[in-house]
This record gives sequence, structure tokens and C-alpha cells, in this order.
Amino acid sequence: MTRTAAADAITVNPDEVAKFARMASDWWDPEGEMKPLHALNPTRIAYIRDHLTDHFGLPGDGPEPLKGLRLLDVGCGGGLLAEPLARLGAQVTGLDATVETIKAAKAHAQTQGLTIDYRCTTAEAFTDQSEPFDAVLALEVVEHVADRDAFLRACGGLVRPGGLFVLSTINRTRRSFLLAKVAAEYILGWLPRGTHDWRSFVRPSEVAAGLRPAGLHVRDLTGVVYTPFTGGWTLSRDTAVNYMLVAEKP
Ligand SMILES: C[S@@+](CC[C@H](N)C(=O)[O-])C[C@H]1O[C@@H](n2cnc3c(N)ncnc32)[C@H](O)[C@@H]1O
Ligand SMILES: [Mg+2]
Repeated sequence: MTRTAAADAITVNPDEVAKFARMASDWWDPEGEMKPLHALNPTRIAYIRDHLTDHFGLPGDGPEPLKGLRLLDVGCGGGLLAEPLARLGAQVTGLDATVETIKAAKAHAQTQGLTIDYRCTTAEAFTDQSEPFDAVLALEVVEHVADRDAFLRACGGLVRPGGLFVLSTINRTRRSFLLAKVAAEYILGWLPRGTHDWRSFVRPSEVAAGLRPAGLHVRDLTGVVYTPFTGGWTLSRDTAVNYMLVAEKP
């Protein structure tokens, strides 16, 4: 049975988190069920690094361009994002709703000699337990939560004034139904069948509306598209399927 952060956590969809808990041993296998996240990683990490260094006026060169920043990775999974960001010098806290996932993340970070503060909890529960962060990240999580607005409000509440929120997800369009649902799960087999519910995909306008009560404004919206020739992902103006978004708290 999956042990979750808190049975009454309003953003946790038990069926959704159980899927990720079952995959806990697979997070770091680049050919396993998390293969698409591994493939996306270089592109999304570069996007995050560039937005953070630019916004906080950091030099951006050198081996640790994110040194001095406190980051919160919400729905961190096995740490695919938390680890590279820690290597770039950031002080990283990672939250995930399932015990199995956090165990896998802790074990892997230890093999890498990385110090990351991993906790099994939710953004809404963590709000009362922590100082706000320079930046909060939630990549590929919002389409799996039970209450989207509560999730965005809680994430936004954990951003300090002057800080950033970075999100990635899948847009809810006709094209995303064909590509991110039908093709990815049933034709190409990139993701296990049933990974996503198209109705849970999120329009950028819905992210913006969900962040507004927490006082955040969207500063950037960038698409991420698959390039069949290279088998990689690149940033694009096309936000109809996958996209990344940066919001700022003034
Ligand atoms: C697709 S994975 C993304 C992992 C990671 N952010 C990445 O991009 O590599 C989604 C993760 O969100 C977690 N999750 C789902 N709902 C959550 C919630 N309400 N609070 C915290 N974590 C949640 C799941 O357990 C899972 O590990
Ligand atoms: Mg997803």
C-alpha cells in the first residue's frame, strides 16, 4: 500500500500518487518508465538555470551558477530535477506526497554525495513549516493533483516576495490529446497506458488564474517540442502540447 503525506491533504489524488509510488525503483533508469522525464531534463534544466540567473542577477558562468539560492522542488519524484539543481550550487528542498518516492530520492542522492532536504509532505502542509523560498518549482505535477487551484495557491505561498515560480505541464488542446495521450501512451509507448488523464491537462490561462490569489504574475510562457530527428526536446513558441512557465511574486 502506498503511504502518503497525509490522508486529508487536499491536493493529493490517492490513485495518482499510487502510480508514482509503484514506479519508485524506476526513477533513475533512463530507459525505464521515467524515460520521457530523462529526455526532457537537459532542456528544462537549462530553462530554469537561465531564468533564475537572469532574474536574480547571478553571473551564470562558473560551475555553481545557482549558489546562494534556496529552491523548493514540489512533487520532486526521485530527484531528477533536484539533483542537477543541487549540482549547480542551489540549496534544494524536495517534497513528494509518497513515502516510497522520497525513500528512492534520498537513497539516490546519497549515492551521489549530494545534500538535498527531502520530505514526504505536500505544499499545503509545508506552508506552515518553512520560510518562503527564492524559487519554487513544480514540474509535471499540476496535472496529477486533486485540487489544482489549492495546489497553485500553496506553491505560490511558498515563494518569497521578489521570488519566482517555475512550472511545466501539458496543455489541454486537441493536439495534446493526439500527441501526449494517444501517441505517447498507445502508439509510441513512451509512457505507461493510463499515465495521464487528458481532462487533467492544464491551460496556461488556468495556471495564471490559479497563481493570481497568491499574488504571482506570469512572466514567461515557452513551449517544449519533440524533435524526431535528434530524439531530443527543444524550446519553442509552440505551447499547444508541453510547456514551461515562469511567474514572479512582486
Ligand atoms: C510526473 S512526476 C514528476 C517528478 C519531478 N517533478 C520531475 O519532473 O522529474 C509527479 C510527482 O508528483 C508527485 N505528486 C503528485 N501529487 C502531489 C501532491 N499533491 N503533492 C506533492 N507531490 C505530489 C507524485 O508522487 C510524483 O512523484
Ligand atoms: Mg505528467
